[in-house]
Amino acid sequence: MTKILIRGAKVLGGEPQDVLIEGETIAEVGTGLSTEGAQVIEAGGKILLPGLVDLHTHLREPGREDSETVLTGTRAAASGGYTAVFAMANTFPVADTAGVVEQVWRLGKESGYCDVQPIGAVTVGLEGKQLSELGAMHDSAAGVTVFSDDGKCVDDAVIMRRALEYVKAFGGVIAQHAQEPRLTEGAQMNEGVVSAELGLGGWPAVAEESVIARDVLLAEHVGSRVHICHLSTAGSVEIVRWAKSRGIDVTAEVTPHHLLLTDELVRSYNPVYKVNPPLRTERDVMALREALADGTIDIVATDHAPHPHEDKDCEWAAAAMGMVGLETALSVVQHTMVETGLLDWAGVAERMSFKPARIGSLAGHGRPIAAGEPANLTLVDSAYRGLVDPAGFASRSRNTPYEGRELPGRVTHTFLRGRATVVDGNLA
Ligand SMILES: NC(=O)N[C@@H](CC(=O)O)C(=O)O
Repeated sequence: MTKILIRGAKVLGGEPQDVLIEGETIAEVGTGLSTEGAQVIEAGGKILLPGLVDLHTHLREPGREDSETVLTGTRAAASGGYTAVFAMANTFPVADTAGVVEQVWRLGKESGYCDVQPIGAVTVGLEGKQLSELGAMHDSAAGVTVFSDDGKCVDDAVIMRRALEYVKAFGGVIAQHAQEPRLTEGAQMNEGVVSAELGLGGWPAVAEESVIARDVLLAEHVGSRVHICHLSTAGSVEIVRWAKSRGIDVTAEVTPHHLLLTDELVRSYNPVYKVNPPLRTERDVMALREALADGTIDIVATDHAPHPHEDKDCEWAAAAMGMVGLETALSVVQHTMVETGLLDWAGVAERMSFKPARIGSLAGHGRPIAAGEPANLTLVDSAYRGLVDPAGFASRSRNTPYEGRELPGRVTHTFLRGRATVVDGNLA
């Protein structure tokens, strides 16, 4: 059996410890562990985290393999320190049947770089008219528990209510992309001072907030569980805080880009900053950081949304929405949350591994770094400083908003069930 000794890493940012991996499992955690027969990784000063889990990734396969495939997306995920990703359903065909989710699940198994858990569409074709076969997707080999029409909002309150009721039977969750469609017709960016000055169609905060308010009330009414995708406004934070204080079973995510970037960047008219939901204001960014720190927002999810350059390299109004994020997420979180003193590394582990695995009912991931647990691990050199260079990305797409920006931290090793998928910062 292969033995690997990770020596002297700060486990969850705490005291230096040795972690011995035997085969697929963590065999021992302690100090001064024997190196006999083990390959030794000197990890002094580095941070050891549980393998990251992304609840919101667009892998694009089937149908848009020009922007990403399950293989390239999972390679990007491993590079970013992830050992599991949830693949969004807005593919072509849409992942709204057992057949499609099983296809994605099988491709994930073959990729070997990280585990892929398909998300099923809530409605047929993401059209919001008719529930898809939620039960059949759950009962399939893919074992779907998270359902989302992400990219589109489940706008019809009756459909949303039925979906929430339906998934209760097997402990599933509906992940809502909160965007009131009528209020965002023709919207190009956040509605505010900048949109007024640029003359671009505004996307009001209330379009997100009104849907979240409705859905937490629906979840309460039917006694079910709702997850809110990519919170982007201070008002959304207030509604989720209120819902949680009432005991409503709601969880929420924030993306790295909404923790850092604002709508001021749109003044450049560079479509790399065009994203759904849109970049908001400094006030929103600060409210999102605070909410992630105090637990109102449960997790960080990347919303990794790869697009080929022809869909981004055009005028603002014609450009696709979305940013890649898997390979920069941890660095942005270090920059915005750890280096600001808002979170320690244990807090990062909670929000980027433990909790997303729990929300998605994903076994074998988001587990403590302890003997007997699966060896899904990420080793981070937090002292590293470097400029983001998309040319080095494993993703098939390059639409990052951070090109040329200095960000801290680098994943040096990722282990998926004891197998190194990243070694010394390079894919194995
Ligand atoms: N987040 C994005 O800006 N884009 C997403 C879907 C979406 O939410 O619009 C995509 O699939 O490209």
